[in-house]
Amino acid sequence: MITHWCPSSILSGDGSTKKFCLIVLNQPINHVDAFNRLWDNAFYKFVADGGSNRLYDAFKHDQHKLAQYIPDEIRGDLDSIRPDVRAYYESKRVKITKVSDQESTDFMKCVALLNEKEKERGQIFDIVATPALGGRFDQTMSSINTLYKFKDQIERKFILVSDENLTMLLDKGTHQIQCQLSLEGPTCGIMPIGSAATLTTKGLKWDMDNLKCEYGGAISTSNVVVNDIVEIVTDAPVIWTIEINLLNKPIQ
Ligand SMILES: Nc1ncnc2c1ncn2[C@@H]1O[C@H](COP(=O)(O)OP(=O)(O)OP(=O)(O)O)[C@@H](O)[C@H]1O
Ligand SMILES: Cc1ncc(C[n+]2csc(CCO)c2C)c(N)n1
Repeated sequence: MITHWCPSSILSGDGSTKKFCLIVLNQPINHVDAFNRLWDNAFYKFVADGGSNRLYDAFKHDQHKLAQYIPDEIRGDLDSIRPDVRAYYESKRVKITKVSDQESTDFMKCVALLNEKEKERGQIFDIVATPALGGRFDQTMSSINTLYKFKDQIERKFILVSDENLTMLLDKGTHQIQCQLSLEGPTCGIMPIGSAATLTTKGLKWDMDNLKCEYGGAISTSNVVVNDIVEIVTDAPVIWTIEINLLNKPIQ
């Protein structure tokens, strides 16, 4: 079985884009163009606790714009949302729900919220979380761990979007990644986080042929996509990351 990917479709929003759930995390929203594309292409928009401050701060200079970015729900332990931000979204009738357990991150609490919605609708959604990675290293590794937690749910794709990258987990098996080089690349990496992986690839400048990759040994960073389709065969889960290439690209 081949798993097909087109991660940048979450940015292009072309006809093939399956609607996904966008989860806004608590990191600065620096690339408003990319954020705007994700927002427009999302079906559900959930905000993890202090992510609401970031959403508010990104658009507060323009009340009209601010009012265009109204999420479906804000969820978390609510120790980070500011009172002024809470008052604003309450005035917009956004549901704000507190879940206090100290075992899961506010990111995971939003994933649990999606699971509730999915049960109601009888439908599974892909998940896109942003701004993910960067900031605190424990949170960054926790976000990568979230990808690992969902690796067996093959019916959904899970993509982390940071200022510079689209990042996802490729489970063991064969993957075909369609790259839209106008939106992403060419720089990419394949990281065997969690365990060693033996990799065979096609479509990269530095292709691998049954190369054992592991931390402490070889890993593939600063690699380059040279073909629209990249094929990766791996015997263990690996993290794929590709740079976002949206500079000076007008919104379609
Ligand atoms: N400094 C950070 N660096 C990277 N990611 C972060 C950081 N802070 C928060 N996040 C992400 O945003 C989500 C929402 O953050 P929140 O506002 O609740 O901060 P927090 O209380 O420190 O996070 P948590 O309660 O989940 O540990 C977190 O679950 C995490 O995924
Ligand atoms: C082994 C272990 N390590 C750390 C935490 C702490 N923790 C993990 S997620 C979370 C929620 C943050 O809002 C907190 C406090 C734990 N529970 N178990």
